[in-house]
Amino acid sequence: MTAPPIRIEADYLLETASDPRRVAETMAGEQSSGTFVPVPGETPELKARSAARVERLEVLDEPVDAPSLPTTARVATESLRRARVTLSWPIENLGPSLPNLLATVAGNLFELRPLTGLRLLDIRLPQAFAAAYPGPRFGIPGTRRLAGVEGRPLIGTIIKPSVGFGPEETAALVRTLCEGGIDFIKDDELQADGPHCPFEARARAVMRVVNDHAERTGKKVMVAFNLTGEIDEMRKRHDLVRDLGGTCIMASLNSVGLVGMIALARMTELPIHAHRNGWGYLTRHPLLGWSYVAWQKIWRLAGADHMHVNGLDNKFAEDDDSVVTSARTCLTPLFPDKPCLAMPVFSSGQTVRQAPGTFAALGSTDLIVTAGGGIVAHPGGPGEGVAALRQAWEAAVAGIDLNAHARTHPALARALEGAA
Ligand SMILES: O=C(O)[C@H](O)COP(=O)(O)O
Ligand SMILES: [Mg+2]
Repeated sequence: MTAPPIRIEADYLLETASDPRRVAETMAGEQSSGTFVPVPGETPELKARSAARVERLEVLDEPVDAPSLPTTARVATESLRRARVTLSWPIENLGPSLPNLLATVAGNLFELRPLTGLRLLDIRLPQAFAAAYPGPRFGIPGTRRLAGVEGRPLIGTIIKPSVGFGPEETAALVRTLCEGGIDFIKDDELQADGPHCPFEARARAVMRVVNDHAERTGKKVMVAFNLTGEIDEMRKRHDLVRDLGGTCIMASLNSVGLVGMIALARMTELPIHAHRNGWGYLTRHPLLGWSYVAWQKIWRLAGADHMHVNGLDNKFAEDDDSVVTSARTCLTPLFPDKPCLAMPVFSSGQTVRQAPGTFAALGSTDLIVTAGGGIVAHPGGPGEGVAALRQAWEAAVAGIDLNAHARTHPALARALEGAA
């Protein structure tokens, strides 16, 4: 990979009916030393020291029929154009600080009036950021070691129903899943510490089952307990999971926020399973918000070990190419001497059916598959659901056709017959 840049760099897709170069200059000005009017202190020396620069600008050919976003500016539709632009900032403006990076590369500029579209496509960070943050403490090798799984994906599921079970019912499902041979189980993001299923009681009940299974079989199933909450609550919950012998914690990134995630990552002794629920509001409009390529870099550097990337043929609105790009980007180094690789988590409407396509597209077994409905709704029950997903992935990795494999693997055959 190429050496990290000296300045902070960000690539955007912008849309405007004004001159794209002038708009890019406005973005650079607003996000550094300038404002809507010249101010006396913004001397040439100060600008040389602190101003953001337009490094590259490429106006795209594609016609734009209507403004993508509303604005109070008068928009001459026939002048609408899109452009790719790269801005850069001196790191001295903010230092290697992720929270302040957000204000710089993803702050007020999304609402600048001349823009009728703005999407952050990618960011590149100077080396000082690598030194300032832990990155994933466990990543792929640490996760594999704790889960005892090498050379194949981690076969996982989500407790379903997402909410409604109390601690003992949750533990009973975990027992069935352990007996079925599961590698990984996660709480749903909707289940954290409600009075119906308090975190502590759930963790104790589940870990009793997990530890008992580990003593009998030697296999400790990795359970990602959703400890999302305030920072002191997360610390307490983390310590409880660790003390109970648990091997993973989970946090909802958009709920705990960047500062919560950084605090968690600085103190964790367990891998962090990062759930991206809410991602849709940051990305779904193609001319607004973030591309995952840019967004996931921030969370990996902050310390996420597992990053959700959706899944092929998912229940959401994202297409497969975008999912595969997201998964690959988690497996692409951030810095030459600090790769910060996170394990991509395929989740959302996943069943046995997506295994061959997922493996073919990713070309790696370094992933976690979590199939909630895809395992728990198996006609033979969750235990058989685990067996079916395992068999599907065995077939996928070995290059055996799923239906051919199903002829000698009844759990897979039943999964292929039904919805799951
Ligand atoms: O938290 C998740 O990843 C989702 O709840 C996925 O659930 P599903 O596998 O049933 O779609
Ligand atoms: Mg969920």
